[in-house]
Amino acid sequence: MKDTYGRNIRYLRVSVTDRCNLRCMYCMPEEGVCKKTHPDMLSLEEIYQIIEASAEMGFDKIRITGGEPLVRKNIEWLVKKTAELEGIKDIAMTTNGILLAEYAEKLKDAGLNRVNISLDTLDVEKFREITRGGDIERVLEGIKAALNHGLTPIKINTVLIGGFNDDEIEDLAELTLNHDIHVRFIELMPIGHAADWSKEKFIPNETVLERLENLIPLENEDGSPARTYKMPGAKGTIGLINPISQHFCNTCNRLRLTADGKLKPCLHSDKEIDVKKGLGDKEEIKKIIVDTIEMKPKAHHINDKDYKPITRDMNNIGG
Ligand SMILES: Nc1nc2c(ncn2[C@@H]2O[C@H](COP(=O)(O)OP(=O)(O)OP(=O)(O)O)[C@@H](O)[C@H]2O)c(=O)[nH]1
Ligand SMILES: C[S@@+](CC[C@H](N)C(=O)[O-])C[C@H]1O[C@@H](n2cnc3c(N)ncnc32)[C@H](O)[C@@H]1O
Ligand code: SF4
Ligand code: SF4
Repeated sequence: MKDTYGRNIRYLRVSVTDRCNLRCMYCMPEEGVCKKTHPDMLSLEEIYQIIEASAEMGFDKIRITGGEPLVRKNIEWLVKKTAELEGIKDIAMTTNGILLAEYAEKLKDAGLNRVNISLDTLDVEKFREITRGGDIERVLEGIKAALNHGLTPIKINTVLIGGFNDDEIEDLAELTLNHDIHVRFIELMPIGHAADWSKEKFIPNETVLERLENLIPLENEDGSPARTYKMPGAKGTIGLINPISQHFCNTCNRLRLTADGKLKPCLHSDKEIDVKKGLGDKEEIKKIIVDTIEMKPKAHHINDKDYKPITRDMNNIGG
């Protein structure tokens, strides 16, 4: 369905939990999330009802995200049911990779096409620092398992953090030389409790272009926010996701569903509609989806002088 600005909205990002087994400094508070009472969070069956309604409205790309989607019990059931829906062309997951070695085969069998895996550094200690305790070895095992089980193309998501990982741009980019993986540098967005920290550490992705010489521009993938390049002779690609310096709102094609049942027209807006009231009535869910699409703003306002970052943390929305 087209929105007010003529954009075709066909991509639903589904956050299946706000919990996580890591605590990335830019994403969620150290103490984690307060345990929501069960009725606040959607069951997998309820999430499926919303995905099914969206598929009937022409949504053809579904992303399962979180928090960490692999901490949600029985997540492969949702993947399987979604993959069986007519019209769904792409079903992907964004994960921190910690549990991926364990889940890759099950997810592939359930019908997941591919995974995007977050990895901000290649250094064991720096990884522990930014994730507040994570073990990078498990992520590397997860990436290998995803490759072995064909959850491809594999995209590595690296949030660029000034003074933390900008010294690793070349090393991360070189992963694409010998492996068919896609490394994407993402500009740090000011959001939730870490908004001020993120503003301080922000560096534009222009830095990547300055540091990696001879990058060859490629055609961008349909429906993805990344601008795509290749190092000469590389097997994989480099992507730049520039939500701040060169936002891609004019091609925005997505809605977000939060784990507590809110549909969001835009990542950077506090506006949301409670979809729980439509559960059990597919036509009502479709009406709520239409209302959310009609609320989509033309663009975010992060660069406005008086912009106030939204209050939800990223783990609450799914990225
Ligand atoms: N501002 C903004 N950032 C987004 C949007 N969609 C994704 N991102 C950010 O882009 C980064 C990568 O997101 P992913 O979850 O891997 O999803 P994706 O980039 O749509 O995935 P592909 O379909 O594989 O290109 C994360 O930091 C997201 O927060 C969006 O609509 N607006
Ligand atoms: C919120 S996480 C959820 C999925 C999973 N736990 C993971 O980390 O991949 C989704 C994506 O959002 C990115 N992200 C989180 N906070 C961000 C921020 N402040 N700015 C830019 N990207 C962010 C993460 O790096 C990750 O790639
Ligand atoms: S970015 Fe992903 S892995 Fe890191 S804290 Fe947020 S939800 Fe967890
Ligand atoms: S900031 Fe909002 S309008 Fe812009 S691309 Fe992201 S979700 Fe779409």
